[in-house]
Amino acid sequence: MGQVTFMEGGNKAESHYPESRVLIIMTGGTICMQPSTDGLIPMTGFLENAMAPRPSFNDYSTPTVKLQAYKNGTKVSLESLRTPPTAYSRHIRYGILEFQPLLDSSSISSMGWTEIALTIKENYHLFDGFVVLHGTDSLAYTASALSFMMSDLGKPVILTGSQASIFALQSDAVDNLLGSLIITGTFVIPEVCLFFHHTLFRGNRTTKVSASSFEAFASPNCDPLAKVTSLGVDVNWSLVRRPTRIAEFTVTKYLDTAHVACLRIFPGIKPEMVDSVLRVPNLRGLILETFGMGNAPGGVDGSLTKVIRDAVERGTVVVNVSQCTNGFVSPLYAPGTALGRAGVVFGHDLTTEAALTKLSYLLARPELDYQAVTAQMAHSLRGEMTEMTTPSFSHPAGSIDSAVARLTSAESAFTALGYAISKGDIRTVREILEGDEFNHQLLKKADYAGNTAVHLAAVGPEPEILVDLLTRGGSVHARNRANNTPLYLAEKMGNREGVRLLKEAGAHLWVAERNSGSLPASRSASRPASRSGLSSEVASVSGEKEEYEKENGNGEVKKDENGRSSA
Ligand SMILES: NC(=O)C[C@H](N)C(=O)O
Repeated sequence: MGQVTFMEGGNKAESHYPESRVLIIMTGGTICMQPSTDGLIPMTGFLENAMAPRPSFNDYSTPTVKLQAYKNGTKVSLESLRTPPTAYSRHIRYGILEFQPLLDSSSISSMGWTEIALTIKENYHLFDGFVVLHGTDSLAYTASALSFMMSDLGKPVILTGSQASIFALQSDAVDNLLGSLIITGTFVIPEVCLFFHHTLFRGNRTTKVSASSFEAFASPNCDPLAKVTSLGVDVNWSLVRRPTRIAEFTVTKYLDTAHVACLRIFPGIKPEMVDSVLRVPNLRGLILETFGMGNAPGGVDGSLTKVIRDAVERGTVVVNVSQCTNGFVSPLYAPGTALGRAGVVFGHDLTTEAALTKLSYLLARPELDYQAVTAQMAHSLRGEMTEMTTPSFSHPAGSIDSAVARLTSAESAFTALGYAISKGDIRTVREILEGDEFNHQLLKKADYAGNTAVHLAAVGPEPEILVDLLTRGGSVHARNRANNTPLYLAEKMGNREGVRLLKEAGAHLWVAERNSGSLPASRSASRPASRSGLSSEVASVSGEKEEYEKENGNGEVKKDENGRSSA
């Protein structure tokens, strides 16, 4: 592994690096636009016209590889290309599904969001992650909407677009798209994100701040999840959300944007004007953009407060968000307190985009009554608002009396963790994993063969350890250097309980892995890794060396029908 040959002339490349597979979903936007007599309009054929001719998106490898995908329940075969090897020793192989018609994003609606979410759902098991190409005008709304529509997401979904067309001489399109592809194909960041101008944001924290600058988006109340620098991608793992329960990925199909409204308060606004908005037939929710920390004119018991109180009594959900880009609303001043007493929900540091789409999402769920909707509006569902709790961080070395837990570096703690996992020593595993920041690092860490703690637990003797790791946010989708997931290893080991748990948490095999025929019949779940002859790489943490049997016996790279390499 690791041999790359670039042929002279740049039109052929051979590489033994593994490939990640990413599905690009093209919805439209400036990125794919070309001039017409009616102004800029989106054009089809993005893969052939915009990506194939560019060496950063195409290593000109042969033979051509088709990727299987689904669109509206129908199987489709997609042309694919792959990037040259990235700094992370991988190729990103990708295909594109183009929506019909392609949109200027100012025309996106709940229907478009549903189409994107369902496309991701039906292709979820076929790709490592998804890049959604979209216009910038409503990108922050779409990113917010998708974050609520997708529950228990285990793979990256990165939205991007550009301020100038990819066909323009000077454009941000190549950087935005390439950065999104590489991050999606390299890191298991299980969130709906927005990537723009070298920065990865949590999607539901973003807002468009410039109509023309390449630095078009900001996330004023949440630090970026990652930054691209000349040294590579710097992921802020302590911010990345992680699963806290064992559940499969699901999608909510519909958002009720038809019965919500958004109103910006201004000095001198008439209560009658607010009242007439609140009396729009069948209106169920209003996002009120107030001054500063959540204040509106009218003071205590003013008539504006009264029309709002009346609406709340009629069952309308009124949510208070700030007009300020940065900061949060709180009932600190008398006008804010009056709104609170009138039954207004304080949206803390929600952006308007997140508040509107979150309310539309909650109102579309028939099982939620008024109380449940208002209660959920005040809490974070997908990291969209800062919870008002004081984070408690304790380093394990400070609180635990065991020798292994007194290890100070993440490196040695990971080794100790791997040892405890291979021995089935759940008590030590838990001791090592106590403490917020620290356990997060450990769950993202991998040994020299790329095995994470979840890989090790998947072939370890104690299923409870796997449960523990999964509920603390370990990913079932991480791949080791041989491109294998924990489920693949568990199947190969015949670890039935591990297979069951991983599948319950949303894990799946590629078609080629299922058909490879190399998965042996199930064996006892308690059989330790080191006895299986599975891989010295898996066994290595426990310090027991075994012969490493390559999956195909001869160590050659083989390609499945989707062109995925396996070593
Ligand atoms: N830069 C852009 O993509 C703007 C375009 N009007 C859109 O949102 O589709």
